[in-house]
Amino acid sequence: MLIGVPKEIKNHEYRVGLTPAAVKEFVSHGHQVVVQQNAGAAIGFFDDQYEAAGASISNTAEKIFDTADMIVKVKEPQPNECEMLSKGQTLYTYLHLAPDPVQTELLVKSGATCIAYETVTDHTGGLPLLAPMSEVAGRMSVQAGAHYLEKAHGGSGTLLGGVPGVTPGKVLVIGGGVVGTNAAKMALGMGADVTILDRSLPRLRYLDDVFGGQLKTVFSTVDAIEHYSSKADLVVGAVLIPGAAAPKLLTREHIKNMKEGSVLVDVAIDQGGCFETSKATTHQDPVYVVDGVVHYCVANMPGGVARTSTMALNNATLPFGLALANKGPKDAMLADPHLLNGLNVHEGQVTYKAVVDALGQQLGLEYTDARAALA
Ligand SMILES: NC(=O)C1=CN([C@@H]2O[C@H](COP(=O)(O)OP(=O)(O)OC[C@H]3O[C@@H](n4cnc5c(N)ncnc54)[C@H](O)[C@@H]3O)[C@@H](O)[C@H]2O)C=CC1
Ligand SMILES: CC(=O)C(=O)O
Ligand SMILES: [Mg+2]
Repeated sequence: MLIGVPKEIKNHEYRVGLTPAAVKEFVSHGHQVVVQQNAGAAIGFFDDQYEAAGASISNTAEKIFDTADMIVKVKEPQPNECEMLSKGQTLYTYLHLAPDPVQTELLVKSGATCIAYETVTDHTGGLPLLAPMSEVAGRMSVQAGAHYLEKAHGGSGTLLGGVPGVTPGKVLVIGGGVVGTNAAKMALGMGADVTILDRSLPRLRYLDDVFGGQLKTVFSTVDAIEHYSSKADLVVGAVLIPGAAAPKLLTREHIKNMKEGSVLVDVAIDQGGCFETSKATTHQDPVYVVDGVVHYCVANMPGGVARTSTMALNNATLPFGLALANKGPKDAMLADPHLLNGLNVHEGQVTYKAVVDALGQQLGLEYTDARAALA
């Protein structure tokens, strides 16, 4: 199979779909790989390293989209990329379709087979291709929050760790999954006073076992969100209902009741965000203020530490990518229900239920079972 790796074009997105080491794996399995010129150069993966790994270099994205059987990317395709996809071609990348009618419509129209990293599952019920970027974004969320709490960056002038004689800042993490756990780890490491909310009791038990008395765990209710957000210096939004638009848990009213200069980091923004006032921002222009509260809503946070993120992402995507290339996409998905869960769109049919629940009415889409769509 010919695998194509275009350069990412989203704002300040320096990650790349395949590292040179990953290219070497595909080539050693008998595949050909074409990488766009300078696709990884910004993070130290240079064209000569790709060539040494066995790839050829193409100077335009168009040539890659024209010829490749499978496109491997990081971020959701931008409109001009969607327009270059065609029937018979496989797209393997993050998609986040539920909050994105424009992309959904374009992918349906393209006829391509579109596999979303974020909905591939594993035998524990986890999301193995989302997890590494959630680890990164969770850790970054506290770093970003601490930065914007500084007075010169618009915050209240609160140091999360406090100092001897002054109480630490209060961090509220909503959602105790991978993002939330990593955010809690960093915030506790800084010495902050951390509370985590989740509506899954098994998850709260796990967090209590791992962190002990250092971390306060609270069952997630409207009342708990109202109470803890009004006291918080930093709130991290980290909820997920896989594949679905994020629930708006923190309302405008809650935000009005927050302290002046407190900071919200909505990591769930790639699924539409879990705060009522969230709108996606970029690394170039990451924050805005509503009711005196700083909002950080960067939809591709791991792109900010693109070298670490690219290596972490490739560790997770490579085994499934090799299965797709070695068996062919259809047989690979039919052989592995977890990979099949990644299929969101196939030849104009939407095969992921939560996407149809979010957008079906608006776009006139119907749900088709993934196995039936491939048959
Ligand atoms: N902005 C960015 O750059 C990035 C965003 N993300 C996003 O972060 C979000 C979280 O991802 P993960 O931590 O990997 O998901 P996860 O599935 O590991 O955790 C989500 C948690 O939210 C909890 N939850 C669901 N509804 C809730 C409610 N009403 N109240 C409290 N908790 C609730 C679930 O029980 C679960 O523990 C996703 O939307 C993901 O796409 C991930 C990586 C990068
Ligand atoms: C998960 C995601 O959207 C990202 O890593 O950018
Ligand atoms: Mg206020």
